[in-house]
Amino acid sequence: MTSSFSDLSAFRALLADLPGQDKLASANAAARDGQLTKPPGSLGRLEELAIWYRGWRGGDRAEIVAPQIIVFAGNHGIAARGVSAFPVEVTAQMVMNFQLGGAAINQIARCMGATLDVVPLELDRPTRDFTTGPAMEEPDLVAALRAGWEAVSSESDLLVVGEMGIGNTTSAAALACALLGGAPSDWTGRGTGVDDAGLALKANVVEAGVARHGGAGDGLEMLRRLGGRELAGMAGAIARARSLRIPVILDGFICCAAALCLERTESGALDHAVAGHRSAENGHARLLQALGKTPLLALDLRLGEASGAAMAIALLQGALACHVGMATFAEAGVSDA
Ligand SMILES: O=C(O)c1ccc[n+]([C@@H]2O[C@H](COP(=O)([O-])O)[C@@H](O)[C@H]2O)c1
Ligand SMILES: Cc1cc2nc[nH]c2cc1C
Repeated sequence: MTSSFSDLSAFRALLADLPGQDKLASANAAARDGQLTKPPGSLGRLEELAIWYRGWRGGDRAEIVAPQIIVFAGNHGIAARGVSAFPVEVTAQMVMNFQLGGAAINQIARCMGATLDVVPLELDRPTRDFTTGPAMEEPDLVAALRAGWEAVSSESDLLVVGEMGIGNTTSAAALACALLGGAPSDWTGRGTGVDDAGLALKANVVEAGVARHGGAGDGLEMLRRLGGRELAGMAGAIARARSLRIPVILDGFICCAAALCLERTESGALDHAVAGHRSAENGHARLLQALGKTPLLALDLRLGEASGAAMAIALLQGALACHVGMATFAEAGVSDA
């Protein structure tokens, strides 16, 4: 269950054999929730979150004391087409900034008491421009999935994944369009801030990519053809978390596009994941709807680097603190309804 994989068929086999919820833990959590000193349902989604978390962790594990954030970085051949407001060098420069503690995610991680790992994936070797061929060959995809799989600590009790990669909103839009249908413009947004001409160019690039690769295979095959290393890293980490029964908070548009590739390969592969936030990027709300996930936060963030998901760590911690720490009606001598 926890061993790694050396080819794509072995990864597919792992996806087909992911563990489900601990039904007893979930039932015990629901029973406890019903006895706590509050009108039934009055903690709203916090109640669902606590029950969901306990179901995935299993046993009586009900605390978040070791949250792990992983930011994967990759470069995209498609960036040379002028689809981003920033130059490709920024990916490596931001990796350095993460390592020196100067990015937004460093500050949020510290506030949340989370560890932060930064995983640059062959930044000097961008993926291929997907309008001219598949973004990755199979060994590249497998290596990036493995990097994600191996980055997850078995000691973690919550995983947040995010990314950094100039050009990756174009890749994410192409994946969403290829896997979910609709018009390229439904999925194309301004990313780091392209103008109207840039937005039109992006939609054309997405259209060309989908025309070339759409319908050629399942979610993993689309990830290979239209994705990128940091998207594959996130997908590998999300799958590994499931194998370790570690619940996951998904970040913005790119993270959710990577997650979609898993879901479209193996239905239910994201049942251990919640959506941390709804990004301002065009297409994210639609993508969340397709995944059946209601975001915990909607703060108009469009930064990526796991920032929105990391902000949502506090919500899960709060939900579990109530679930564990509150007195029952019987303990507190409060009259039940
Ligand atoms: O998370 C999001 O929804 C999100 C939305 C817009 C931009 N980003 C970040 O911006 C970068 C991609 O934007 P772009 O314009 O280069 O495609 C990449 O590093 C992402 O982390 C992230
Ligand atoms: C500066 C900058 C920081 C980022 N963090 C995540 N994506 C980013 C994109 C840019 C351009």
